[in-house]
Amino acid sequence: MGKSSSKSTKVLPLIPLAPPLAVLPGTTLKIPITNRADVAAILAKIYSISPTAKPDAAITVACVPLNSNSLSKDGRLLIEKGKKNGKVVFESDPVAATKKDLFGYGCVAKVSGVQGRRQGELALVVEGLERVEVVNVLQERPYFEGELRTAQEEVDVSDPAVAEQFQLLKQLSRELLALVRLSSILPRTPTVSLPPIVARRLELYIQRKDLSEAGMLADFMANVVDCTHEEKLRVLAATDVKERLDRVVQILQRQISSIQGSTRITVTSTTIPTGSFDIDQLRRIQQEALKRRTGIAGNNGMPGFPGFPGAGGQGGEEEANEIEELKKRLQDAKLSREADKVAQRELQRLQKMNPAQAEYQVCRNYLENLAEIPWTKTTADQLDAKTLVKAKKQLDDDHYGLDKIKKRLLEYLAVMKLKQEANRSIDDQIKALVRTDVPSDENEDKEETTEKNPAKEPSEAELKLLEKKRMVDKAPILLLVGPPGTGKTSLAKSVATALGRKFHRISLGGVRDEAEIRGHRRTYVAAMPGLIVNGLKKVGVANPLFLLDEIDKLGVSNYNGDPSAAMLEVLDPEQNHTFTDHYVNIPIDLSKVLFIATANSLDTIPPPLLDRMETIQLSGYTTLEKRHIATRHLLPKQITTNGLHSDNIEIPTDVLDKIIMSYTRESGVRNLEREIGSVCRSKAVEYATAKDTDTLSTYNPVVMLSDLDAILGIERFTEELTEQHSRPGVVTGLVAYSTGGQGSILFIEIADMPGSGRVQLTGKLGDVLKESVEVALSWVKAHAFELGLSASEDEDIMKNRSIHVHCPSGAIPKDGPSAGLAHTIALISLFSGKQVPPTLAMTGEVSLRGRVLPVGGIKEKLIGALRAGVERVLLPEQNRKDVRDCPEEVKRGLQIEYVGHIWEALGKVWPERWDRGMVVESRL
Ligand SMILES: Nc1ncnc2c1ncn2[C@@H]1O[C@H](COP(=O)(O)OP(=O)(O)OP(=O)(O)O)[C@@H](O)[C@H]1O
Repeated sequence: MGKSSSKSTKVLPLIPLAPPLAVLPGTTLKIPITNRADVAAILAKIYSISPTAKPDAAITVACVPLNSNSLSKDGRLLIEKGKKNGKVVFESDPVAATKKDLFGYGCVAKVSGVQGRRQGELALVVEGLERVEVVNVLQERPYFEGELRTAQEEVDVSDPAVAEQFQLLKQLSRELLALVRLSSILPRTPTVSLPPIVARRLELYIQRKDLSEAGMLADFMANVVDCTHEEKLRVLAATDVKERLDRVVQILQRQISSIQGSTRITVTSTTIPTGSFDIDQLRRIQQEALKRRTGIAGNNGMPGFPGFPGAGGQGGEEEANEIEELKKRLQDAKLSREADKVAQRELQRLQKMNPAQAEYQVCRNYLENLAEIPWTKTTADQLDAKTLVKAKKQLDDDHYGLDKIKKRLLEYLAVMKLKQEANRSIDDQIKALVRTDVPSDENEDKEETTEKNPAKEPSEAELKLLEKKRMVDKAPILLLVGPPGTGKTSLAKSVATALGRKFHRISLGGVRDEAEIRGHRRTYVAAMPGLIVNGLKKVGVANPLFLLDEIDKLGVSNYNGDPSAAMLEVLDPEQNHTFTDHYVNIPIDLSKVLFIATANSLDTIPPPLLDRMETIQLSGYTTLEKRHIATRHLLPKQITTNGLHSDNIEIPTDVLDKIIMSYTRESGVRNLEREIGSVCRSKAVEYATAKDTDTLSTYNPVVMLSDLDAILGIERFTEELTEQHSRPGVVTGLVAYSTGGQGSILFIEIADMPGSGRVQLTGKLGDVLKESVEVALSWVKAHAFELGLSASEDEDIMKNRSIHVHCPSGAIPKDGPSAGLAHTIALISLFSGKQVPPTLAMTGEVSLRGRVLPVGGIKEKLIGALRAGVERVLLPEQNRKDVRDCPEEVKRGLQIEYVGHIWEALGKVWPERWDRGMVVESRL
C-alpha cells in the first residue's frame, strides 16, 4: 500500500487557479496574470525582500486550484468577460476567491518565468514540484498565504496490488499513445499530428518508469491526458499512490474507449478539454526538452517539464545514450580513415542538432549507414593447400558436366591463391620496412604512426611496394554467359562456398536508374545507398562474392543517368578501390569483393562494360546431358523437396527422355526441374493415399510413359523432324534462336513461278536474312551457265520467272546471315531440279564471291540437328574449332563436313555432278 508520511509544515504564498487550471507535480503550466493583482503583489513582495532576485531564481509558490463547485454554486466568482455571438461570456476570477473557495490540496511550484509580450498575453510559467495539503490559510489579501504540509510519497514496492495497478497504468498509457499515433494516419480524421520524435520520447519515458516512480507516472499521465477539472482535483488530492493509480487508470480507460469508439481525436489546448492528448502540452514538453538538452533552457521564460525525458533529466541522458551508442558502433565498425573523419564531423553536427529537425534523422541515418558498412571487416579466404581439391569437389558435386567452365573457375581460384600468397609476403615486407622506420618506443600500428608523425613521409621504396601490392590485388571479373537455367547462378554460389566467402546476389535486370546502383545524394528526401553498398551492409564483410545477375538487362542511358556507366566504375579493378556511392560520398574499397556477373547474351552489354570482364560461355545442354543432370541432381533434389524417399519413385530413362523432348524446349534445365517436380508431387499423392488406405502393396513407384499424359498433360512440343521425302528447292538449314539459346533445324523452301524476276520473301525474315537471299540469288545468277542452269552465258535465269522464298514456323522471327549457304543450295536445287537429301543440313554465310563464312551457335545448332534426325551437316571450314567443344554424343551422332566455298559445298551435296577434283579446285 502507498502511504504518506507527514512532514513539518511550511508557509508559502498561494496562487489560486481558476478552472480548468491545476498544477500537478512534474508538470508545467502557464497562469494568465492579466488582472491578477494577487500575483503582482506576490512578486512585488518577493522582490522587495530580495531585490537581487531574478525571474529564473528558485522562487516557490503554492498553486491551489479553486473548488469546482465554488463557481457553479452561486456564480460569485464569475465576471463578465464580454459578448460572443450575442451571448454573455463569463470568466472566473480567482482574485475574488475567499478562503473557503480554495481546494484542500495544491502543488508547490517553481516560478520559471513570465511569458508573453503584450498586456493581455502575459502568463506566469510555473513547474509543479511537490503535492501539498493546505493545512491553514493564514491570509487572504493582498494575496493568499497558507501553511502547507508536504505529502511525502513512498511507494510500497512489495505490494502486488500496487505493482499490478502500475503495470496496468503503463499498458494503458502505451495503448493510448499507440491509438493517437494510429489515428493520426487514418484518412479524414482531424488528428493530432504527434511528431514521431515526441511519440518516441513518450514511449521511452513510459517504458522506463519503474515501480518506485509510479506516482510520478500517474501525475504525468493525468496532466497529459485531458480530463475534467474534478478528475484532476481528485488526482491532486490522492496522496496515497495506490489511490492515485486507480484514479488515473480510470481516466485512461475512459479515454481509450472514447477514442476507440469514435476514432476522432481532436486537437486540444490546455484550456479547452475535449477528450484527448494535450498536444500543446506535448509540444511544449518537447521544446523544453530540446532547449535543456542544448543547454539554453531555464533563463528565457520557457516552461519546463521536470518529469519529462529530455528536460534535464533522463531524456537528456537518453539522447546522449543514443549518440554514445552510435559512437560506439562507429568505433566498432573500424571505419577507413576518410570515413572516420566524416563520421566525427557528422557526430559533432548531430550533437548540436535539434532532434525535431528533419535533418537530425537524416544525419543519424547517415551515421548508422556508415556504421553498418563493413569498411575493413573481412572473412578469411579458405585458400590453403586443400582449396583447389575442395573447390573441384564442390563444383563437381553441384554440377554435372561443364568441364571447361569448372576448369576455368579452378584456374581462377588458383591464381587468386597465388596472388594472395604474394600479397601476404609483400605485406610482411612493408611491415618490416615500417617497423625499421618507427622509433622503438612507439608501438602503434602503421596507420596511427603516419597520422601522428605527418612529417615522416613513407619512403619511395615503401610507395613502390604499396603500388605493387595494389597491382596484385586486382582480380579479373568473370562473366558467365549462357541461356537461362544452365547453372550460372549455382556455379557462382559453389565458388563462394568453396572459398568460404559470403554470397550476395545483386539483380541488375531492369535497373534503369543510375541512383539504384550508386545511391541518391543525401540532399534527396529518403535518400538511400545504392545496391552495391546495400549488398555490403547485408553481408557485413568487405570481401564477399557478389553475383551481378542479368548484367545484360541493365538499363541503357536515359534521363536518370546511365546505370551501365555506374557499373563501369564498380567493375574496373583500376577504379573500384575508390568506388563512390552518392549517398555515402566517401570512397569505398571494392577491390576485395569478388565479382561474378551473369548474362544471357552479350549483344546488349555495352562494349566498355564487356571489355572489363572475362567471358566464360555456357551453352545449352544436350538431351543426354539433361538426362544425366536430371538423374544425378534434379530428381534427388525434387524427391526430398516433395517429402518422398528415393525408393518411392523411379523415373526410367525413356520417361525422362520423353519429359525432356516433349514437355520442355529449353537450353537449360529449369523447366525440366519443374516438370520433374510435378511428377514427384503426383507420385507423392499416390503414395500417401496408398499409405493411408493400407494399399501400399499395390503402389508402383515406377513412372510409366503412359502416366505422363495424366500427370503433365498433353505433349507440349513436337520436335521439328527432318522430312521423309525431298523435293527440289527445299533445303534443311540450322538455326540457334537467340531467345533461350535453343538450336533447331529450319526448312528453306523456294518455289518458282512464271513472272518477271520478282523475289518474294515470307516467314518473318529479318533484314540480314533477306539480304542473304539476295546475295545467294546474285551468285547463282552470276554462275548460272557454269552451274548448267542456263544455255548460254548471256541468259538471265530469272527473266521469265519469279521466286518465293519461305521459311516455315512463320510466327518465329528469324534473322542473321547463317542461312546463306542453304539459300544458295536451295536456289541451285530449284533451278536444276535436283533434290537435296533431307537428312543433310547446312549452315554458313556466303559472300558474293561464293566463300562460305563462319557463323555462331554451332553447338546449339548441332544439338538441334541431332535431335531432329539429321545425319550429315555441312559447316563452314572456319567453324571447325567450334565443333571441338561439342559433346561427344553430337560428334559421334553426326557426320560433320567442312566447306570453304560454294563449289566445295556443291561437291558434297551432289558429288556425282560436281566432282571435287575436276570442277571445284579449278574455280576456288
Ligand atoms: N550442370 C548442372 N548440374 C546440375 N544442376 C544444374 C546444372 N545446370 C543447372 N542446374 C540447376 O538448374 C537450376 C537453374 O540454374 P541457375 O539458377 O544457376 O540458372 P542460371 O543460369 O543462373 O539462369 P538465369 O540465367 O535464368 O539466371 C538450378 O537448380 C541448378 O542447380
